[in-house]
Amino acid sequence: MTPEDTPGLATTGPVKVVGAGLLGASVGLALSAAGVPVQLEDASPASLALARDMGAGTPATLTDPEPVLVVVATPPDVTADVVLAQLRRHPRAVVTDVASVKRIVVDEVLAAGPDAARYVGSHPMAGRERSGASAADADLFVGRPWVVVETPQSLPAAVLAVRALAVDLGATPVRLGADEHDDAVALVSHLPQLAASLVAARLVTAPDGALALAGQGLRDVTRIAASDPRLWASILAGNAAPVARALREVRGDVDALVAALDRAAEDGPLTPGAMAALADVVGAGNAGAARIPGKHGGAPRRYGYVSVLVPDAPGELGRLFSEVGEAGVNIEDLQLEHSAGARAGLARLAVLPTAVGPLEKALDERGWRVVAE
Ligand SMILES: NC(=O)c1ccc[n+]([C@@H]2O[C@H](COP(=O)([O-])OP(=O)(O)OC[C@H]3O[C@@H](n4cnc5c(N)ncnc54)[C@H](O)[C@@H]3O)[C@@H](O)[C@H]2O)c1
Ligand SMILES: O=C(O)C(=O)C[C@]1(C(=O)O)C=C[C@@H](O)C=C1
Repeated sequence: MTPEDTPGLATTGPVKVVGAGLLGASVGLALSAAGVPVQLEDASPASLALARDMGAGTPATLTDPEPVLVVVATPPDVTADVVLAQLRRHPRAVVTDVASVKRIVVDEVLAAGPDAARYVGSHPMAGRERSGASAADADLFVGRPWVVVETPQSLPAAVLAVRALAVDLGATPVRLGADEHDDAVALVSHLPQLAASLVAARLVTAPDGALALAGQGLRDVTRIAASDPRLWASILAGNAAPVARALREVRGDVDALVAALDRAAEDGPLTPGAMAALADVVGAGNAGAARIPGKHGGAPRRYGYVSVLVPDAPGELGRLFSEVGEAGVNIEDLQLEHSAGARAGLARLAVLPTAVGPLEKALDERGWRVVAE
């Protein structure tokens, strides 16, 4: 985002961001790029310096002008305490947090008394499997839902300020209660994280020969297995009951699946009932996945993708990058897939959706082998 892209933000600032990691620095980058002054604070001096160097804002000082809005982007287990400290330190500021769980934070803040009127909880449904400011992105929130959790005490002006922040960063505010939010994310965020972690954990002792066969399916299912264990322990423990409920339901499905597989293993694959039980599980997955917005015909996804075969030779990847540049296309993100023993790798380039067609044509003309997505 640049100031020209974002005329007339409703958020005027100064905005203070406490916790200058992935989320905090992404907020800081987007606001700073739009000309809003951002004050940064972090318990770790190194994380603070990194966020500053990335352009997410300037470290807060005692002589700073009072912030109009404080965004707390610390791990969930410390979030309520940090919110309360910021409410006390800035007696006129609206304070929000972006923690992935809401009930535990809201309850602790409400218990603190009248200051809670200036607090509104929130949770941008945007992130990634890497932590820290070095993974931050000013466009992280563009096109994403941003849950806004007002409490019975929240001032209307405070709710408006948090909704405005979400809109200013390109997100869509979604009003939910704390419990509704926690139940929903148990299913759409916390369960997927555990599924990825559980599948990836099976690979720890897998033979090298098996791992060499890994294809895109395994990579798709395990991307978020790279997430930060400390952060996720705090998220999962903070939403324990809804996550346990969701996992129990999965356990029921897994038990039925194992029973069908045991029957097929003992009595042969065509034993009565086994085939239907297995197909039902995959079919139910088809039906569930088809309901994910953006995946199968819902809202547009953020980037389009162009996959290109890259010969396994020195300089080839560099040549690809410079020819993409010559075609006038910016690479927004990149995945490289390389199978052991293969003489070519697959580069999956994330680009703006409008650039996909022209880039495929330009690369094709230059002799690259473009692979259908
Ligand atoms: N990672 C995601 O995909 C994602 C997405 C949406 C929301 N969230 C939520 O955003 C929050 C931040 O997550 P993140 O991914 O940016 O984590 P992160 O580890 O990248 O950043 C957290 C930062 O908070 C700092 N910090 C920790 N305790 C502090 C304290 N007491 N005072 C000041 N600073 C402190 C850390 O030093 C670190 O720099 C979490 O509550 C998380 O649940 C994360
Ligand atoms: O895309 C990812 O890497 C994420 O996991 C982001 C994700 C999610 O589950 O959607 C993870 C946790 C957050 O609280 C919000 C967003």
